[in-house]
Amino acid sequence: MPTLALIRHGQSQWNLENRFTGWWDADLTEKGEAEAKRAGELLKAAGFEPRQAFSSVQTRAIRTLWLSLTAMGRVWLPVEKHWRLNERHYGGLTGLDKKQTAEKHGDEQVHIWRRSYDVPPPPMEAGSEFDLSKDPRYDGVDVPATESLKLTLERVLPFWESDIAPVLKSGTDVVIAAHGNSLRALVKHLFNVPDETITGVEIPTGNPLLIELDASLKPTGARYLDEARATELPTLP
Ligand SMILES: O=C(O)[C@H](O)COP(=O)(O)O
Repeated sequence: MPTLALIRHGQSQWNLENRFTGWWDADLTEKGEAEAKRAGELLKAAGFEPRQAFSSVQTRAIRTLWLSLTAMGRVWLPVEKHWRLNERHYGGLTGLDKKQTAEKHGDEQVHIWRRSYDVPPPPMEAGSEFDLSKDPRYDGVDVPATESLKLTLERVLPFWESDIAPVLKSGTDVVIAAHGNSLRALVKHLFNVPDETITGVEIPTGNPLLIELDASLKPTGARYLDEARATELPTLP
């Protein structure tokens, strides 16, 4: 039966600065690089031997994957990068300080923007310095102006179905390096988490989540490899 490892990228510069990041291409900090390396060491120690890797097209996830694979001695793995694994687009909040935004709009509103299932943050304004629609990596992509977790799941799923699920169904173990919210979306789908409770699911940076799947890709077991930094997992479906 296949095993899937999900790795949220290590700490980014904007995680450190507590800024809404989304599609902005913040790089890893030194701490983030160390987390990524440690993720690979933990996966190796767990005896995990993936044959295929996936990441978003964002630098922090790509470098997390690379540093983890280096630690695992598996930089030779085939890697597929796709924008559909990108972080949820944070719209008009991109670049803002999370604490200052809570002081301005209230904790409750900011919690809704950050954790509700279907309320997107306000859209990014045209001409914003954080607009990435002209970035060459998004040629031919309709870059969103904002995304809720629901919209994120709706664009992650087609890629899961077309490119990742068939690999797992062939019995191949897979590692995915992506982001807090694109991975929350995937966890919601895999564990069949109700809309109301996905708000409570948090994915720590650089802590590999190892998920055992059955032949129909239903999780039969799941654990974080760094137990000291584990968060609560949804119940098995
Ligand atoms: O995009 C971001 O700012 C972070 O990667 C995730 O942010 P969140 O914790 O507000 O979902």
